[in-house]
Amino acid sequence: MPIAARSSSKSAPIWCACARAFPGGRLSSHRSIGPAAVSPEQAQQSPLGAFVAVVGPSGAGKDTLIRLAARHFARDDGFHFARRVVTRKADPEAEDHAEIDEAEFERRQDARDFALSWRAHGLGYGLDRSLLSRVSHGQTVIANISRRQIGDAAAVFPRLAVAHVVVAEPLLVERIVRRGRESREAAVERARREAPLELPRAVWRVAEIDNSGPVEQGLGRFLEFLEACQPKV
Ligand SMILES: Nc1ncnc2c1ncn2[C@@H]1O[C@H](COP(=O)(O)OP(=O)(O)O)[C@@H](O)[C@H]1O
Ligand SMILES: O=P(O)(O)OC[C@H]1O[C@H](OP(=O)(O)OP(=O)(O)O)[C@H](O)[C@@H]1O
Repeated sequence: MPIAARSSSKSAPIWCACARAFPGGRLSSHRSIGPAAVSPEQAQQSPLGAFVAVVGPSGAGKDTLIRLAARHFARDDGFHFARRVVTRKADPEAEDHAEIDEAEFERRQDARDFALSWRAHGLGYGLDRSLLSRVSHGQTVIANISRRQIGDAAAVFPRLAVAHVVVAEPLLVERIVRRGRESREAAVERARREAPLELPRAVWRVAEIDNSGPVEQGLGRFLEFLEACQPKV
């Protein structure tokens, strides 16, 4: 599949440094919460990598964009695409995650093996601690996480960027059904799951990636954002 259909609007980058994004503006629907772990200015100066949280409703295209971006940046050591641990049967067609059972998930949570872990849709999800050291060595780490985990991610990763993938709502259920992992009933349930996007003040960069159109369009915007999330150190 041809990949890099770049956004044509070079003069108007799709990402915003958070300090400029609040209040008001195109991201005014996002609420800023909690104390800042690291100010945007500090994060800008710190010789660290970054963590890019890819969030959005089920079916928006998070895993698709991540998979295509991973292919695009396959030879670029500056980027690392995290492999999640999930208590769901492995399915490389959908997402290349590591499958574990409930008992092992709990054991790893208790052992503090995860940098981040959460529950949703009756499943457990985790991101390995080793990602912390990748970030501290300057890599940009990308992962699909829950919208409800952004606050925790900001506490764990000093330089946090958020890519919010959205699509026109009627498309969500159809895309989830076409993916073939859930029944239509479960797809409706998934698409209905509400999770307000609450952004901590410390968020370094944020972008809304509209994936309602052809995937090349959404991918172009996502790649542009990821490039903007490479710390210049
Ligand atoms: N721009 C797009 N146009 C059409 N179908 C898409 C697009 N992006 C993703 N899809 C399809 O939609 C389904 C859901 O995508 P997926 O990446 O699994 O979403 P998410 O990870 O956000 O739940 C998949 O079958 C995928 O192939
Ligand atoms: O709190 P939310 O923002 O609603 O997200 C809940 C969970 O659903 C997604 O994973 P999953 O792979 O199960 O679903 P998806 O790929 O269909 O989004 C997402 O990565 C979270 O782990």
